[in-house]
Amino acid sequence: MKINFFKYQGAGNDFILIDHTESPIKNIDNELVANLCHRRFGIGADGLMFLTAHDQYDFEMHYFNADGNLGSMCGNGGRCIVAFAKHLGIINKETNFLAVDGPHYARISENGEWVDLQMIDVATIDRDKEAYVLNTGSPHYVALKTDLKNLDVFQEGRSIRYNETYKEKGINVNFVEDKGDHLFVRTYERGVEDETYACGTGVTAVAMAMAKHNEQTGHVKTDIKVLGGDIKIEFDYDGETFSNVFLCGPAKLVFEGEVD
Ligand SMILES: N[C@@H](CCC[C@H](N)C(=O)O)C(=O)O
Repeated sequence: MKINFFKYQGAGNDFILIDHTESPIKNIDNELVANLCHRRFGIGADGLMFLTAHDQYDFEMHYFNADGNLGSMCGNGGRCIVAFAKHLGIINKETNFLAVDGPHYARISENGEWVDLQMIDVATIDRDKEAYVLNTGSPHYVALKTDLKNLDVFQEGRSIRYNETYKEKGINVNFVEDKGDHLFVRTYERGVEDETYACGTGVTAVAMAMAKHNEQTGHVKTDIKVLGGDIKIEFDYDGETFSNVFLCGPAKLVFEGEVD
């Protein structure tokens, strides 16, 4: 069976995109997804998405993590599938599509390489000792650090993701350093089980946690640097709820191909 695929990346978070609108692949299972995402034996990616048709939305996004399991919301994946939908001619400058956490609005630049994606409102932030824990479509743990560039994100992230509190359901672990005019963020991702170059729901969670931490209310704009590039987050925060949340950043086609 031949599979046509497109490879996209959003700030270095990379994905395999498959158009499932016309000739859906049969017998999709976790093993097939994990094999396609494998960086030695497959195409290589942090996750894989199917774009399917929907009668009430422009399209529907189905996201799988690199380990082959169905994921929760992927923010950078959401931005990349919007760029993909434009590439396929399904949408033009704006879209309303459906993802696992509900409907999403997004707008896309003329050249199709920058996407502003609206994320879900968030009203609950918990604490785990000094860290913040919240769900921005996927579950996230946010810890403040100094000298983040020298942190062993794999070891420290993995030890939190697999501790007694989180090991059953898992969690994405974000470390943030406040650099004054921007935040520097590194993330250990559940489902990839490694550090990735960017995590969209992760940087959204970080910007929210830092607004709460710094008691910053009103319309909050945050510039974030990750290993794979720059991302911007905007939201309104009234001290309780984060609304009008936008995750903004690059979403680029890398190559397309066919695999057996
Ligand atoms: N890279 C993603 C997060 C994907 C979801 C996650 N790994 C999970 O299922 O926990 C993003 O950009 O948000």
